[in-house]
Amino acid sequence: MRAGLVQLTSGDDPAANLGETLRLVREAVAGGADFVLTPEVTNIVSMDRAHQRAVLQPEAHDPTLAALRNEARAAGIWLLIGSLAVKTEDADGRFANRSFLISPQGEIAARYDKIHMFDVEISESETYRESAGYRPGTRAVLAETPLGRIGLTICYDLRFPELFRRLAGAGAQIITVPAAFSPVTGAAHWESLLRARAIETGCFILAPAQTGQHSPRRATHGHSLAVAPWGEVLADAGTEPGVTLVDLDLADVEHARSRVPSLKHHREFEGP
Ligand SMILES: O=C(O)CNC(=O)[C@H](CS)NC(=O)CCC(=O)C(=O)O
Repeated sequence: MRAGLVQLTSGDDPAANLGETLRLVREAVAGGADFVLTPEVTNIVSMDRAHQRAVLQPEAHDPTLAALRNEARAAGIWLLIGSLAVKTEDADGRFANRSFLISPQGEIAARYDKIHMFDVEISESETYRESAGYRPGTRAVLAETPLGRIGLTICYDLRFPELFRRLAGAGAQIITVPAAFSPVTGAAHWESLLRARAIETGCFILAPAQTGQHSPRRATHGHSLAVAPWGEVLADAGTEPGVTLVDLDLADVEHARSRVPSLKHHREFEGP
């Protein structure tokens, strides 16, 4: 399997972001990818809730979702839309931060709402309160596909190893971590956490990322990463938007797990 990680600098205009996403998805397909992945909030990076409310759509009317479903069908590929910000029917007006796994027939094979909300004060000048805008999901999702069993997570979920452990225990071979990581925490933690999750789960980790300066007050870390089940970094996309191709052999999952069968050594225990 050849995966294509799409790295974007999405801005606040969903139509412009879609244009750039289509261009890079096509580049990945031209490079032979049969599984293409886009980052968290592919359709919009904006800190302005009123603007988001004005331009975002519910899933059923989202133009990015419709166009990318068509694209997956036309190209005959599997496509993870890392996430879209979509309107929900909640009375409080919060959006969902939702990943979509699209089949080569253009069908939605799986959807996953980000469970863990990034409500974090990194410094006085840099704070995030994701739960003010987004409604958290409540369910882990594992998709059975001809490419393999794929577990879906998003960004800050990366810091919750119990989610990854559950996905691996349920049979995941690949775990996706589309992201819009902050520059400060990205430099400190991104690669270490992704490699740790790969090693702990014996899964391939595919992490397509937002990168660069999205607006005067919002930047992201970039460095879309593919990590093998033994922990090696197979590809690092650096900080420019673009496509990174990587070949995966799922036999490496079994090989890593047979060398260190820690998943099989899980034990229940008493204590704090
Ligand atoms: O609000 C949006 O536009 C889309 N959502 C995000 O960008 C989210 C919430 S602000 N970012 C993260 O989860 C970064 C996590 C992170 O950086 C860490 O865990 O250190």
